[in-house]
Amino acid sequence: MRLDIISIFPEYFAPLDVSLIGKARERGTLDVRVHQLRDWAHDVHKTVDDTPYGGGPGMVMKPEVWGEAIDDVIEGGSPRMVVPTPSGRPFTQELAQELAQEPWLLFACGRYEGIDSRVMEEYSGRLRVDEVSIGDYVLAGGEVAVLVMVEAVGRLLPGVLGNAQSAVDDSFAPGAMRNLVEGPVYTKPPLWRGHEVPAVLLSGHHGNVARWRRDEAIRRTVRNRPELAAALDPATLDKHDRKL
Ligand SMILES: N#Cc1c(-c2ccc3ccn(Cc4ccncc4)c3c2)n[nH]c1N
Repeated sequence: MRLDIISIFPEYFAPLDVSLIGKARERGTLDVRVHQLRDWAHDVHKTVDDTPYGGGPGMVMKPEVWGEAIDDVIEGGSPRMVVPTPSGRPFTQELAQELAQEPWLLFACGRYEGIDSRVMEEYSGRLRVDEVSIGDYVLAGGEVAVLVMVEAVGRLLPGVLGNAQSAVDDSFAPGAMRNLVEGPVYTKPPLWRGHEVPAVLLSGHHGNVARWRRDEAIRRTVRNRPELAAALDPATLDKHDRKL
């Protein structure tokens, strides 16, 4: 998978040189290219923003600069374009799975009050353009959101996770974990400061362990994410004696 990221703060993406994503880049599974938007601003100050039409606070990113940058980066190709914005569709595990199937993603990182909407309008005619939000809170720009999405998507690519089963057991994963969050996890020692590991996990009985884990996942979902639990099959809740 090729990932292009356009930003006025390319240094935000240094974390993509380390850990799982860094190793995937070394192996060639991921080809990440970060671009400085100001390289396409031609005035002496490398200006990328201007005052908003209609008035109001803050500044808006100029369409001309974005248009030149995107045209140069895509070179007539057709990546799927992802634009982080507080007003976007929710970024979910399902969307991460969908994006992980794409051969080429282009992330446009806005700053200030956002990117002139005509940029998304222009490229929607040529590319699949998704305006996406990572949550109901406001950031200062799109860079952190892109880091979140790149990690969520990158870990789903073949060979990136040491154990492919991890992605299957993830919270929110399609299939058995749909609308569920994961239960608690434990490791050695069996006793720590008077806290014991649940005996079932030491029993070696795989069926009982699987049942316990699912029960704990449902218990935690009901407690922490009742809106997800509401989407669970009522039979699932009954079988695990869980009430909303
Ligand atoms: N994804 C995502 C986001 C963002 C986000 C993303 C891109 C930009 C570009 C600029 N801003 C600042 C801004 C813009 C408009 N209104 C208020 C602030 C951004 C915020 N905030 N919260 C999220 N969940």
